[in-house]
Amino acid sequence: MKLTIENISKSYGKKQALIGINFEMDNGVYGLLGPNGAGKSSLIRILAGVMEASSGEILINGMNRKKCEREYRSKLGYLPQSLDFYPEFTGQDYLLYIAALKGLKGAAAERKVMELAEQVRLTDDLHRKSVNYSGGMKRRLGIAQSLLNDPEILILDEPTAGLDPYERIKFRNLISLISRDRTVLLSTHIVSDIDSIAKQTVMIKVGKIGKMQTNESFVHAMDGKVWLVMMTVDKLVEYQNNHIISNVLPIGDRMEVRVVTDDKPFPDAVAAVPTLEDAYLYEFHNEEGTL
Ligand SMILES: Nc1ncnc2c1ncn2[C@@H]1O[C@H](COP(=O)(O)OP(=O)(O)OP(=O)(O)O)[C@@H](O)[C@H]1O
Repeated sequence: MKLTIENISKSYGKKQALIGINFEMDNGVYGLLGPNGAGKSSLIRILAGVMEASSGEILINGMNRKKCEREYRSKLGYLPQSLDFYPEFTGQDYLLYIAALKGLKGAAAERKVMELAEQVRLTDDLHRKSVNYSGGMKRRLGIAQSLLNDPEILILDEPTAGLDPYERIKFRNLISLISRDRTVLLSTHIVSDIDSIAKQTVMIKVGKIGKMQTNESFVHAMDGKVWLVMMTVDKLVEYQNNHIISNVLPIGDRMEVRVVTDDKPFPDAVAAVPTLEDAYLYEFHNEEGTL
C-alpha cells in the first residue's frame, strides 16, 4: 500500500504547526523523528483521521483518502500518545470492546485478543483492571489494540513512552516482524527506537520535513564529523557552551568527549564511527528544546 502525504499544512489559530509536508511511504517501518513541539503528533493525528489538515491531501494508492475513508479506516491501526481506560474494564474487556468497534466479534475476537495478549506479554494480566496496569503495561495494551484488525497501515505515536529497556527491545522486534507486509509510521524522539528497524527516517523540524532518507544515509553523511577529544573538566565546561557534544566519558582525571562538528576540532582529535544519534544532534542542535 502506498501512502502519500501531499502538501499537508496545519494551523491552530495563528500557530502554524505543519507547513507543506510532503513524503511517501510503502511497506516497512518509517521513523518520524523530531524534538518536542516539532509537529509529529499533529501529522500523526491527521494521518489517523482524528484531525483535519488545514490544507493538503492524503492519498491512498493514489486516491484521495476522503474518497475511500471507510476502506482506509478498516485498514488502519492507531496508537495515540495517550489512551483512556474505562475504570471497570479488565485488559480483556478493553481489547474485546475495541475489537467490537472494529467489527470483530465472537470466537474470532477472543482468538485475536489472546494471540495479541501473548505477543505483548499480557496474557497473565488480562483479567486485571487495566486502570491498575503499570505505564508500560498500558502501553503494551495500547499496542495490542492497534493491531486488532490486522492493519495494513499502522500509525504509532510515541509507542515506547514508559516502556523499560527490555520492553522496548521486545516492542522493536515485534514491529520489525509485523512490518514485512504493512506500512508502519512510528513517531518518537528516542533515536534507538528506529535506529535499527526503520527503512527510512523522516526528520521533522518545527513543522517542516528536514530530511527523509535511510538511516544509513543519515549516518554516512556524518563521516568525518564525529571526533573523540580528551580534555579537562574545566575545559569541557567552557567548550560545551558552543559545541555539539554527543557523549562524555570520564577516563582518569580527564574526559573523553565525543564532538559533532564539521571540521577536525583539535590536531590530536580521533575520528569516531558516526551513529544516527550523532546525525540527530547535528540536524537538531539549533532547534528549541533539543539541547
Ligand atoms: N490544540 C492545539 N492548539 C494550539 N497549538 C497546538 C495544539 N496542538 C499542538 N499545538 C502546537 O503545535 C506545535 C506542534 O505540536 P505537536 O504536538 O504536533 O508536536 P510534537 O512533535 O508531537 O511534540 P511532542 O513530542 O511534545 O508531543 C507545538 O508548538 C504545539 O504547541
